[in-house]
Amino acid sequence: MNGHDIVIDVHNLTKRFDGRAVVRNLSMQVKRGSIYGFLGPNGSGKTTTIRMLCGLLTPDEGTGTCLGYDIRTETDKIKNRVGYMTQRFSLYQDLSVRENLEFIARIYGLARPAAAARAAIERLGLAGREEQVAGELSGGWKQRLALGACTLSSPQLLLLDEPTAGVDPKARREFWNEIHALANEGLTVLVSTHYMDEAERCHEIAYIAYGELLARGTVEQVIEGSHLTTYIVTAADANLSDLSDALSRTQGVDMVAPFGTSLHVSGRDADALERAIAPYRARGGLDWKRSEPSLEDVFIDLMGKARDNFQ
Ligand SMILES: Nc1ncnc2c1ncn2[C@@H]1O[C@H](COP(=O)(O)OP(=O)(O)OP(=O)(O)O)[C@@H](O)[C@H]1O
Repeated sequence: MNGHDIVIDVHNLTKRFDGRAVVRNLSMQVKRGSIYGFLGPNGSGKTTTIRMLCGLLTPDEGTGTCLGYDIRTETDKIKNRVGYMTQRFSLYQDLSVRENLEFIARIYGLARPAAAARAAIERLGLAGREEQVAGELSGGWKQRLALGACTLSSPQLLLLDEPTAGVDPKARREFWNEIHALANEGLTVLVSTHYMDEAERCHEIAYIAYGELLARGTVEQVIEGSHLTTYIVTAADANLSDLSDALSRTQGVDMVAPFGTSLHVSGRDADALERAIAPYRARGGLDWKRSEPSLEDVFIDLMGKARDNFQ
């Protein structure tokens, strides 16, 4: 891989607000044409990082490039080549789909705004809705329109900040099919999300908590790197909530998380976990199955560790 294959390459970024570091020493590399998922709890610094990458915020410390341009000194060049979809729907609610797209195409200075808007309408399956007022669209269609708007200028990199928050599963799936189609055409996509199923559709992911990047890699690498051992326990008639409380207090059990009618019981030390659960297994009435930790188990564990370090 050479330098041209890395679209985002930043090192030790730190950003403070009012003296408080909300992003700390963050380094990341994103490959061209990949879909890179950015995960982490609310307020962990995802939006702040995205804004530093596209030149909207200047880091207090750290260096790096985005699309080969310096994130401190060449921000105009970056902004011209990046499509940024913010968390809030930022189009005009009282303009139609077509009017919104044509307006944005004009802002970008595209030579043929009407043709560009029409092409986006076709590409995103918005045909038939072009005269509908944006404010009346459902959440899923609004997001699709926003995606159309931020790809109008043919950017090389898309930064999508929680694009599917509050969107129903079917619309989310279609949105992701579109993201994959764009990546197949060579676009690089950095997308923040709280949804585990979306994380699994990314080529690589990074998990950030309390401003620090705690894990990164493919989903498989992140799960493997957690070194968690996990059991799934289901109970015929025992009270899962009592069992969860008891297990949480047992040394060797680092995490207990309810998943429907079962509990995921995880530990960082496999032998200690085995010893911890042995009395419960001997008791009967519970069905224990060893399993691979889910991505969610790994993130809950990482967040717990980060909180311990932070306090
Ligand atoms: N302009 C600002 N001035 C002061 N504090 C800010 C500013 N922007 C963000 N913050 C704070 O920085 C922290 C990180 O916020 P950020 O929006 O980057 O997190 P996030 O991971 O994107 O969260 P979410 O998932 O809720 O969108 C938060 O505590 C937020 O309140």
